[in-house]
Amino acid sequence: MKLFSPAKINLFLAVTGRRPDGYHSLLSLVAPLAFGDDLEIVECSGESDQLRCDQPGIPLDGSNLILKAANSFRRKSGLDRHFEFTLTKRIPSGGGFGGGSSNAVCALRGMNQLCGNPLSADDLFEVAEELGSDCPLFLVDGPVVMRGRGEKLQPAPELADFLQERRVHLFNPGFFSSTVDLFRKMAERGKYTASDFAEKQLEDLMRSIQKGDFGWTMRNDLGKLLATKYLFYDTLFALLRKIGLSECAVTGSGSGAFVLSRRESDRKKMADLCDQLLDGEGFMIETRFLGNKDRLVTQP
Ligand SMILES: C[C@@](CO)(OP(=O)(O)O)[C@H](O)COP(=O)(O)OP(=O)(O)OC[C@H]1O[C@@H](n2ccc(N)nc2=O)[C@H](O)[C@@H]1O
Ligand SMILES: Nc1ncnc2c1ncn2[C@@H]1O[C@H](COP(=O)(O)OP(=O)(O)O)[C@@H](O)[C@H]1O
Repeated sequence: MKLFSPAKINLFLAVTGRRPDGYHSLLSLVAPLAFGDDLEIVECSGESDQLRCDQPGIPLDGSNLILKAANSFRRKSGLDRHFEFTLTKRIPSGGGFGGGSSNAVCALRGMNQLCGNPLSADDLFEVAEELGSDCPLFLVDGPVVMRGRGEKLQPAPELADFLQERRVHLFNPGFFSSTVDLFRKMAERGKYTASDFAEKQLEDLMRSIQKGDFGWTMRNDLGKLLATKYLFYDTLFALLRKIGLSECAVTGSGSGAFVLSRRESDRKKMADLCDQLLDGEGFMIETRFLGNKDRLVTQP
């Protein structure tokens, strides 16, 4: 079975506090993209799972979220089945594009389908929640508001058609940003966005998206923190605004950033900026939001 494993971007991300379990409570609007990895899954007769990946640097041991998903699948379903996974990696690792989480959910859904769906939608959700804060959102396949540490989901299908009108440009600055380190820094600083204020801002953003205009309300608290370490972001966003592109932000805990635009002609301007600022270290990817008609299973 061949599956598409989409990347995501956080169009809004407020960190509203620290929970007793050490995780942070978030309010985020997340949307999957038509850009992503491919994952091929074949059931095998051996006693262990196999994982291959075309990209060096991606772990192939038990720390890979695909292999963690396979263990969780066996535990939850009670089935003793094993699989061969072939991952074609395009999503930059540590970019805030949710690559590992997306791969894990993709693997989970694929194994479930190959075995005749022993896990219900609720089971899949429970397993995804255990695998990582960013995993459950990949079970939605469209824009979604995320609360809690990422497990409280409110699908936002009313935004899908409006988002489809936007071109999405992803900036990969070419360095790894650690989610754990950034949240640790956040906790040390101890300053959070008031939850009521964040809810109101997100409401405004969602209303603006449905009016076709939303740049001014974009927010990412983790991105702001990252920008205190890497001056590159403030320069990038200031230059983008200067050429009329204000719908831009860091995604998740970085290092990736994105710009939304309407015109084909914007692409060249962004590519020039990317070359100028990243000096050949990173690259830009042009894509769009995942639409309702996009197929996640590319080949049964
Ligand atoms: C920041 C976000 C925003 O979408 O995206 P990425 O930048 O990773 O793509 C996510 O919350 C990342 O989710 P994910 O990468 O699955 O995080 P997890 O594996 O669950 O947690 C990694 C570590 O990050 C911290 N963490 C994560 C999520 C959260 N709500 N609060 C936290 O404090 C914890 O220290 C945890 O040990
Ligand atoms: N299938 C996977 N693909 C990419 N990274 C993975 C995978 N499984 C585990 N990882 C680990 O996850 C971390 C990066 O996570 P990733 O999902 O790519 O970025 P982010 O959390 O920034 O969205 C790295 O430490 C990497 O070693």
